[in-house]
Amino acid sequence: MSTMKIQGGRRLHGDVTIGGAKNSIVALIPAAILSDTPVKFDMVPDILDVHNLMLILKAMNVPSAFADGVLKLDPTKIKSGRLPSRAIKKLRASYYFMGALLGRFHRVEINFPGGDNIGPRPIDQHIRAFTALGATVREHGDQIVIDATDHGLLGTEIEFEKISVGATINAILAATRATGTTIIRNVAREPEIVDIVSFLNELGARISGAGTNEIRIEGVAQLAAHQTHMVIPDRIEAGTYLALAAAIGDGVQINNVIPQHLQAFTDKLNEMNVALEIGSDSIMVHPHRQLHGVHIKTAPFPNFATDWQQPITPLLLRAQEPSLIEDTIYPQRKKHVSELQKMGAQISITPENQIKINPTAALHGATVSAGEIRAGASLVIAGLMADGETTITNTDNILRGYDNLAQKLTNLHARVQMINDLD
Ligand SMILES: CC(=O)N[C@H]1[C@@H](OP(=O)(O)OP(=O)(O)OC[C@H]2O[C@@H](n3ccc(=O)[nH]c3=O)[C@H](O)[C@@H]2O)O[C@H](CO)[C@@H](O)[C@@H]1O
Ligand SMILES: C=C(OP(=O)(O)O)C(=O)O
Repeated sequence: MSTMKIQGGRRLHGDVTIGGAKNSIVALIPAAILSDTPVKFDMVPDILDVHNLMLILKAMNVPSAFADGVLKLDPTKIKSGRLPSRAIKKLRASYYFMGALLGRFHRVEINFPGGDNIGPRPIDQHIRAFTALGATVREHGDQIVIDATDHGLLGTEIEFEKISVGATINAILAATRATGTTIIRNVAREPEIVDIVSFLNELGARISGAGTNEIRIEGVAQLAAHQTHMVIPDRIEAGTYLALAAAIGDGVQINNVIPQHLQAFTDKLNEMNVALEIGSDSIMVHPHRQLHGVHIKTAPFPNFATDWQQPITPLLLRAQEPSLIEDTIYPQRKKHVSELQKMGAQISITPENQIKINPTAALHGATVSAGEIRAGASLVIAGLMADGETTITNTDNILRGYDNLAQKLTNLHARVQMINDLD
């Protein structure tokens, strides 16, 4: 586990370029094993989730190489076999190998995934989709066996009871090479889902409706890559730097963004009175003005993402009035609250289970722990705002999804240092 040390209280300025989206690439890599040819991705973020997925690929006899944002992988000699449980447990998205291996081999035996500790994260909707496509699902302790070897996967109609990013993608992965047509209703509409579907269609899949609440998949027998797929920019990383820039920036330009993907976030910043200049693929954040408190309610795309609620929290401390956050996706996602309190933040949880953020004149450095990725991002911003030194432990949780974090902050003239502890 690594540790980050931050000397706070310095105003930041300059440019930052956003990397490829974590929540796209972590699904694109498993999706790539559906291809009968080698696959190449560009704009791949250098994050721990990618490195752990590469370890899982290796165990399947899928060699991969990653340099300068380009990831190449070759699934032509893929073997189904035992997957490394340690790597599987390091990230949530290892569950996409369920849909992908089921699509490729009609059978998968895998551990339950890991990922952020943000409250209960059931996978009943994923299982519902696999079962509807004709698989049987059995659980043995921490192992799940999904099997459709008797009759293969057959196109069907699925209606999710709950909107789920992961279940939508897993259903698509399983149905892409199934026999016949699958229609999936009440699906998630996140931009990362559109990215996965674009990639699969580039391979020859026949999927329509991504970005709406109904997806239609005509199963195909084979898939082959003919071009490099560019990963979309990470809207959550972009939101994190927007919040940081609004809180302590003296003019920060954020490059490589799709402003449409950020609209729920920039709408909130506008409501707060943050001065933004939104270009076609960049956003300039002008220096700090008097900010207003806001009420934020997280919900599926196109609404305010749950993954943004913790990164925006330190900025809300700067507002003149109290703010409230209600997370309808992960109501227990509050690992940052106790840590921010250690830094002097006037933040609490209301009896209605909302997070109340009161105006806080100053934060001070402290030793705090990154309980999960976005709680950690929130602490990085708070540490940069605080007077004195902040030590953030467990920063591997942050590095799961933030590309070149220390370098990007240093380029903005922050004083940060990553210390790699030997575990
Ligand atoms: C790798 C990845 O893309 N992770 C993202 C994905 O996680 P993930 O795909 O795990 O999240 P979901 O969209 O599935 O979860 C949304 C809600 O549905 C519930 N649920 C989900 C599946 C299921 O079978 N049953 C069920 O009840 C969850 O507990 C949660 O309350 O979307 C979340 C919500 O935008 C983000 O916070 C994560 O960053
Ligand atoms: C919750 C998140 O990630 P994961 O689903 O990969 O745990 C996140 O990216 O905020």
